Amino acid sequence: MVELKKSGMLRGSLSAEEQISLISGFNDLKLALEGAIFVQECVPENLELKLKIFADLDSYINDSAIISSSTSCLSPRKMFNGLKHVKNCIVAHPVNPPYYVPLVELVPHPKTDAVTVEKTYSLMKKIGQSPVKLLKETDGFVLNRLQYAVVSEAWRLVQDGVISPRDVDIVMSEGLGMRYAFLGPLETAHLNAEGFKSYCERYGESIERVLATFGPIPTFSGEVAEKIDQAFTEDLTDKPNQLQARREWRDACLSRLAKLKQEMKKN
Ligand SMILES: NC(=O)C1=CN([C@@H]2O[C@H](COP(=O)(O)OP(=O)(O)OC[C@H]3O[C@@H](n4cnc5c(N)ncnc54)[C@H](O)[C@@H]3O)[C@@H](O)[C@H]2O)C=CC1
Ligand SMILES: O=C(O)[C@@H](O)C(=O)[C@H](O)[C@@H](O)CO
Repeated sequence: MVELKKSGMLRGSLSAEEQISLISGFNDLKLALEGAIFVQECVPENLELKLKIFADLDSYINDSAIISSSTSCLSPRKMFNGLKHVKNCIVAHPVNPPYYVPLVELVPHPKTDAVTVEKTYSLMKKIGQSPVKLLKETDGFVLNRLQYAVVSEAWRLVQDGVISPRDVDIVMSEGLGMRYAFLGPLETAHLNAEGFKSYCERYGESIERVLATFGPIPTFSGEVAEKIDQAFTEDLTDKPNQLQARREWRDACLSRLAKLKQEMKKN
């Protein structure tokens, strides 16, 4: 709870009994679980480690508590299969940095109770997050499938010498990202024509033609990775802690965008 408060994840107010226990170490497990109704696991993306944590939680947790994993894309089936409390288990995948980006993907195990999904959904809303419900698991869930589609095409465009790493990022930040900060890709398309069906009539053939040119899955290493890394490092080398400074600038932007989005929701 304290760690979550410090991280700013608890935007909303939780009543005393709605304790969230952030489990990141075995030593406080039993204490942290007393009376806990919701446990958010946040250990590194390592299936073996998570399985150990869930096995321990499964033996301590009370029957009404929810066990939730922050995993980016590990399968709920692989993580929760065989647990006594599997019906109380769910993935609640946050987005970096979670204290400014409110999306949380709720991904059930096939045996997750509907009540578990609804309780997790309402708790996430209560603490100011924006949860979405996946109706079934898929590798990478939704955020990372969309993110990796964009990252892989950005990689290919740089690899094929079409555009520089910095300019492909400007295409997103000064182009698509301006709209995607407020509208998703489907509603953006819907508004770009006289509705989504009209968009398909107008642009469907072109979209299919362009998609047919998409290259193979890149191997994320080697000289292209080097070129991209260099592009985002070159003009910051004289700045100490340049990555952290850039993250702080990112967070300042996200904080102001979050405020603007809140204001726009009121209009
Ligand atoms: N970092 C991010 O932006 C995001 C991370 N995630 C997911 O959240 C989970 C955690 O990721 P990060 O916060 O980046 O990891 P991290 O490495 O920054 O933090 C992991 C936490 O687990 C603790 N820990 C490490 N080994 C442990 C062990 N053997 N037993 C108990 N606790 C241990 C560490 O002390 C630390 O507090 C991963 O599953 C990741 O995929 C999901 C979305 C975004
Ligand atoms: O913000 C993100 O991208 C996260 O939600 C993640 O899932 C991971 O950090 C991911 O990007 C790494 O694959």
